[in-house]
Amino acid sequence: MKLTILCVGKLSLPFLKEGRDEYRQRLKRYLPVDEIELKEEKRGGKKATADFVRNHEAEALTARIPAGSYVIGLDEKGRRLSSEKLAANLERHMNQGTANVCLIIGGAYGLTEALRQRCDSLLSLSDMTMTHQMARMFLYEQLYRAMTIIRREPYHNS
Ligand SMILES: C[S@@+](CC[C@H](N)C(=O)[O-])C[C@H]1O[C@@H](n2cnc3c(N)ncnc32)[C@H](O)[C@@H]1O
Repeated sequence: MKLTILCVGKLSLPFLKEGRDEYRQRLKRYLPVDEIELKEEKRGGKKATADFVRNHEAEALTARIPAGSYVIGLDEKGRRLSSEKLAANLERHMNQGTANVCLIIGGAYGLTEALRQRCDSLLSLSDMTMTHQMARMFLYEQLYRAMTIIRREPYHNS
């Protein structure tokens, strides 16, 4: 199985980029990881309301979902899972032969309702709102943690 992290915007904050790089490298020891970063829609022009930006980014994200993926949208109103449950879900996909799990992180204005509907499930990392850059780093750490749980390695000490 492969993972695709599909997201909007670059990691501009060095401490988050460093964290992402660290956990992405660790995660890649277990399975292939592809990261697709789309350009952030600018809010400069008259037409560029929050809805305009959200809709454009959602269309661009939807177009880049790899065919045949199981799609998980990252959304603060999504389902809260323990790390063990996330690991169990990923393990089930690995055992079922799912070719790709695509995890989508929205831009500054989040996902549209249409994109939420397109997702097979919605995952919340917390009830609190994070920046998309923070959500990306936290997601990588949780995916890495999930792999160590699946392999019964000592990183997840519980
Ligand atoms: C700044 S947030 C968008 C907030 C926006 N008001 C909304 O309603 O989604 C940018 C992106 O980061 C991710 N994100 C932020 N906080 C999250 C959380 N607690 N759980 C899961 N994803 C989160 C989501 O993918 C979200 O689309």
